[in-house]
Amino acid sequence: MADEIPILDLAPYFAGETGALPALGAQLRRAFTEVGFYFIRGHGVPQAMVDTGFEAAARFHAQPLEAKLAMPFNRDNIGYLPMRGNTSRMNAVEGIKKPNANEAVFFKRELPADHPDRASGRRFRGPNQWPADLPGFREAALAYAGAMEELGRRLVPIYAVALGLPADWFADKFREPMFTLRMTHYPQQEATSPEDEWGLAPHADTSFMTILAQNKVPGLSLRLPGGRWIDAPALDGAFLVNGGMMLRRWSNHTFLATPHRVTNRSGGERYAIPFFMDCDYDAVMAPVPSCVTTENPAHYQPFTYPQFMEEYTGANYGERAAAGVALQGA
Ligand SMILES: O=C(O)CCC(=O)C(=O)O
Ligand SMILES: [Fe+2]
Repeated sequence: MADEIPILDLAPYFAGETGALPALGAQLRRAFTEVGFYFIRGHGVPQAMVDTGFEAAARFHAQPLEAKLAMPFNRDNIGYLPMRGNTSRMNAVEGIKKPNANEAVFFKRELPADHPDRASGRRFRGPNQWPADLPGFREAALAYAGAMEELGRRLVPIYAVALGLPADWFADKFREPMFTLRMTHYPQQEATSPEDEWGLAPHADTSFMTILAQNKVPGLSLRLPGGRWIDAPALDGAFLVNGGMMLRRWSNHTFLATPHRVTNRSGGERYAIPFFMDCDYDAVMAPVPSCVTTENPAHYQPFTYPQFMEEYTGANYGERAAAGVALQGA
């Protein structure tokens, strides 16, 4: 099955080999027009860093519930969302009725206390909440997020080339990109649990780019454009990357935001540490010029991260549904 999800080797590009970037751009374009997911190898992130991320997730969720509830999910999309705390209300695939069988905690970029965005209370720019009694957790989470941000930013020029733009086209839009690190715990779902109870119901991500560390515990599946669901293959040492609605919009629907879902019937606990990367807070996203033609006129007015997120966040986290597609993450 692995052959259905393209595998991009970044090593030649990172080594500065001539022709590596255009080659990756062509592979990425294929991945995002045919599948919506791709694997990366040769990414340079040590396995120890990935282990750090998974260990932090397991430690966080092993805390007593009160410790987790002490940092409640808030309007900045930061904090802890308890088990069955959200429902992916609607999506393009099927109606979702049951809350998701997972608990998750969300972190964003750590801003200095005197950052002007904090003083002015700009939404999605508030302080991270950290567990009071988990030594080393904050450092581990920030190290993992830092490694993912660096990786994500190194991938951005490939996106530009894949879209037929100059390699540095996105450079001034990813100076200090918004991101979310999510640490999710999917407890075992009983064999007798209803078939339409999901660890995470079918959804599209909100992100520009989601980087998902290879999971030792299976459970993720994705819906190919033809409608067939496939289990995500396990590829040791690789990251699985997909695009969300931000990329889909920005590319004027040229690139896919492929629906995916999680169920944990593995017989063990499952953790996931997706990293959702978006553009700068103030970057204006107008459908990229190379994707606007007379046959495919612009589908959207220019928009920014906060506008986009405000439009969509209400749909998933218990407020009134605002969108026809379930969105997660970012
Ligand atoms: O748990 C996984 O493997 C994927 C999680 C996911 O799709 C998400 O958090 O948006
Ligand atoms: Fe997702």
